[in-house]
Amino acid sequence: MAGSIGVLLVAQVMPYLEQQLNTRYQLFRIWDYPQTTHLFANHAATIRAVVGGANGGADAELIDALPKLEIVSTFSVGMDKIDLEKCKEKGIRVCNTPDVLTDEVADLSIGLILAVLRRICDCDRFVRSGNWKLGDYKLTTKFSGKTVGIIGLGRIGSAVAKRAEGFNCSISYYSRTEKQDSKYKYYPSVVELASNCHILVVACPLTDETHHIINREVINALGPKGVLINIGRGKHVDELELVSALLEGRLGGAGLDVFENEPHVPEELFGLENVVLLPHVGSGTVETRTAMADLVLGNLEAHFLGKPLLTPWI
Ligand SMILES: O=CC(=O)O
Repeated sequence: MAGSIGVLLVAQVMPYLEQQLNTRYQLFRIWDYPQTTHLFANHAATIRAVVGGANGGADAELIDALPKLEIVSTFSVGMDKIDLEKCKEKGIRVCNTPDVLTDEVADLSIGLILAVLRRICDCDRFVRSGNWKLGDYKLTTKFSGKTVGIIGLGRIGSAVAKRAEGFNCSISYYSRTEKQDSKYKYYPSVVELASNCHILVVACPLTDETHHIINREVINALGPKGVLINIGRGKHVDELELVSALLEGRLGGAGLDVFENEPHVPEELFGLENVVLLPHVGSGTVETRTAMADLVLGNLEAHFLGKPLLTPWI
């Protein structure tokens, strides 16, 4: 019976997940249908699930084109590519992959902070280019003891805070509402948070409210000694403003795992030693991506067996 259930894959996922989906279901890959009208005309009646990821989900148009859609299971913690309102309206279940990637993304956030402050990537280039033979590398900036501001004190934000505490950092945060059970200092605005920290980490979900939450005012408040770390989504940051601030020296540095128009990265940043650029790999280890894949599969299996979802959002 499972083999007759149609699943539409709308984002590139790890081969293990694609193979498992292919074994268990009748799998359609959206990229095999340059004309989606053909896909919908021939298979809309079969497709009961959509599997997405950080770079592809289910917008209103796709949802409307799939009248038999029951569940969207995304291979990501972020659900910004899914029209959640529409899913609610239509009674479509939605699930993501929380918890299993929290440590990984928080670890990488600390890696980015150290890489920017201690210029790890630039030091590596210095050695490889042979420049060391001409003299020592210049002095960099200490991380331990700095003030870390976190936007969004959810699972990932809290895991970053815990790790930064291990570096004797003082932690402050911004979120829509103050967390009554948090020991960290709360600022009711992002500008206030940015004015009062050395390192600002974006760790909130991308929503209409958090789109461009890092704007010119926030960047200027962070200032020429401040560092921005983005492990959320590219659209959290007004990228044009970020690039000009970095080029003009109004911001001290940036560690970026995500960009507004991936895989395109502003080339003006390529020559800057105070910027570390990663290709959206926050959760990108074998261990974590496998655990995420198992959650996607587990949620689909539970749904089609009529059991409770493992990580239900809706
Ligand atoms: O970006 C990755 C995710 O949302 O899991």
